Amino acid sequence: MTIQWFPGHMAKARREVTEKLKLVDIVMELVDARLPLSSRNPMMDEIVQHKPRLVLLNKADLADPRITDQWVKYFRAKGLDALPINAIKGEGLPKAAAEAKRLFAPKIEAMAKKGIRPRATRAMILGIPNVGKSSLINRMAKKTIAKTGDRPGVTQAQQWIKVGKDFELLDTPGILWPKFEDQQVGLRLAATGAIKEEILDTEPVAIFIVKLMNELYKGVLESRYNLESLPEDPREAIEAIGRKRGFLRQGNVVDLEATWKLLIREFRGGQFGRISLENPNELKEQVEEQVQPEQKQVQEEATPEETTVE
Ligand SMILES: Nc1nc2c(ncn2[C@@H]2O[C@H](COP(=O)(O)OP(=O)(O)OP(=O)(O)O)[C@@H](O)[C@H]2O)c(=O)[nH]1
Repeated sequence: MTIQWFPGHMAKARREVTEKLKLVDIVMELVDARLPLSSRNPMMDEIVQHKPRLVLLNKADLADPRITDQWVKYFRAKGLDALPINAIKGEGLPKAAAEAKRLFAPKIEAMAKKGIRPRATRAMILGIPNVGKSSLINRMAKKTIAKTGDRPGVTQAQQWIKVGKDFELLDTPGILWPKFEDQQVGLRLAATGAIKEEILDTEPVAIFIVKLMNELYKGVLESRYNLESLPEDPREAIEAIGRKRGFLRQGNVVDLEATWKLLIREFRGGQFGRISLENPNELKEQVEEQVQPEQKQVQEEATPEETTVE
């Protein structure tokens, strides 16, 4: 699957994020709890640099809770504060705001010592497409006081959302590209919804889902589709599921396209249960690779013929 951002788009996204970063004290990095590595931007460390950062594992309601706990430990061991959240229901958000304030507290104290009046901690959300940035901002906005007015002194008018006491969130998120250089990463992102359906090649994604379920969550597809057993071969399994669901065309032929779409929709919607696609214990090597400098080159060398993900 060759899905990639245009290098020009990546540069623009990076520029926009860099501008926003100047306005905030801390970054709330949103990742998908089901695939916390593949849903991170590979250049995150380089882009954010020395700002305090809190990793929020969103959509935790869709991920395997046992594995999410391991991810939290994994990030903390790396020196990054991390918390699981559910941006739709608001679970974990008060804790996230409190944690963000805690991360910036030493700076506020230092300001107070210099005689500068303490002010609210300002944060921004940063993440790849579809990871839940808008949901998180909306949820935080709903819970609290209305937006404050434009802040004078910044070139571009920015709106801030007051969240509780002494905490403000920039009302527009920073969007960065995911990493695509690996086929498996692309499939994981596609399966979980980071890539728009319209530009998806649905067959390989559906096959990927069936293989994943057979490897990690045996028996789930069988019970979901009321089948005693499923063929080992993923294509045959898909055909059996389509037949069982009555997705048939003229001549009793299974409508494969409808079945692929069904599998993708149900997987994304959590109908197969809480599934994690990445486990920190199995992916140690990839984690190390993520911060290698050659990553930058791979991203910037993306060819313009490739499809763009907005
Ligand atoms: N189950 C579940 N779904 C979520 C959660 N957060 C967001 N979603 C869903 O994920 C999808 C994407 O959410 P958005 O908030 O639009 O994501 P975004 O990062 O702003 O997306 P872009 O605008 O494409 O950058 C929506 O269908 C949300 O309803 C969550 O915590 N749990």
